[in-house]
Amino acid sequence: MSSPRFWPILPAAGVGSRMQADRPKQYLPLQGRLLIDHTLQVMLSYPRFAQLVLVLSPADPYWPSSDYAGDARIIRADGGSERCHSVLNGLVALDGLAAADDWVVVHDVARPCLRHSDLDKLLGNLADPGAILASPVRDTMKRGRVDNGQVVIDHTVEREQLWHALTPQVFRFAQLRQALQTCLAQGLTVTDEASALEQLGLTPQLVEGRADNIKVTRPEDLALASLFLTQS
Ligand SMILES: Nc1ccn([C@@H]2O[C@H](COP(=O)(O)OP(=O)(O)OP(=O)(O)O)[C@@H](O)[C@H]2O)c(=O)n1
Ligand SMILES: C[C@](O)(CO)[C@H](O)COP(=O)(O)O
Repeated sequence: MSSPRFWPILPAAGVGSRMQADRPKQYLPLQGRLLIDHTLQVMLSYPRFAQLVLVLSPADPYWPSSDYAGDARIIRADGGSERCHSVLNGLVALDGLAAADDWVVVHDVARPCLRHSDLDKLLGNLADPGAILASPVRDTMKRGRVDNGQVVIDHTVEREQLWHALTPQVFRFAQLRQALQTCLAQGLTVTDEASALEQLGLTPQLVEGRADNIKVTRPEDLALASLFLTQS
């Protein structure tokens, strides 16, 4: 009985609206390379990953400028309207390649600062139903609400066991596909893969990862990512 394989899926079909740039953020320059190429380098240089699925917008005109445009290890899939649709399309692209109990490793291409040490932590002690990298909240957290057109504090959220969900998020190929399809059929456009498993009443493991595994989302995040990439 061969051990389950790992299949990375990289959602990279977003438009990056919050970045307010002239192109999708995954194609912005970062430390002399495209942001997307930093993430591809991290994933393709990890010894346990032989191939990966890259989910790109069908209308993406920038991909040919990537250093990895011709890389045979990359399986292409088309993005969808929301991140969850893109991830599902990435799963469908693995039909005939991935076994039901293989692990899919979903990682945002917008997170270029992922370290192999965190991949080792996440994949080293995997157990069903799967696991996600996460970072404990450091600040006091407030729930806001709008009152007379102003955002005010509704209440303070208990910080104990409050985590930032990061990526990669790792689940069995067949179970994640089924869970996502069920959510979408119910009109639930989940914002991460773990949410789809939670809808089934399952409790994926939280594996503490580095807080510098940031998702480049807003303009100020690019300088942060650049700093983090220079650190050993
Ligand atoms: N329809 C979508 C939307 C997002 N993503 C990807 O999912 C990751 C996380 O999404 P996010 O940070 O929200 O990226 P965008 O959707 O591009 O950003 P915004 O919400 O600011 O437009 C990114 O790598 C993005 O490319 C995707 O593959 N398909
Ligand atoms: C998957 C994720 O990065 C976990 O925090 C996050 O949910 C992505 O959300 P986005 O709105 O698509 O950036």
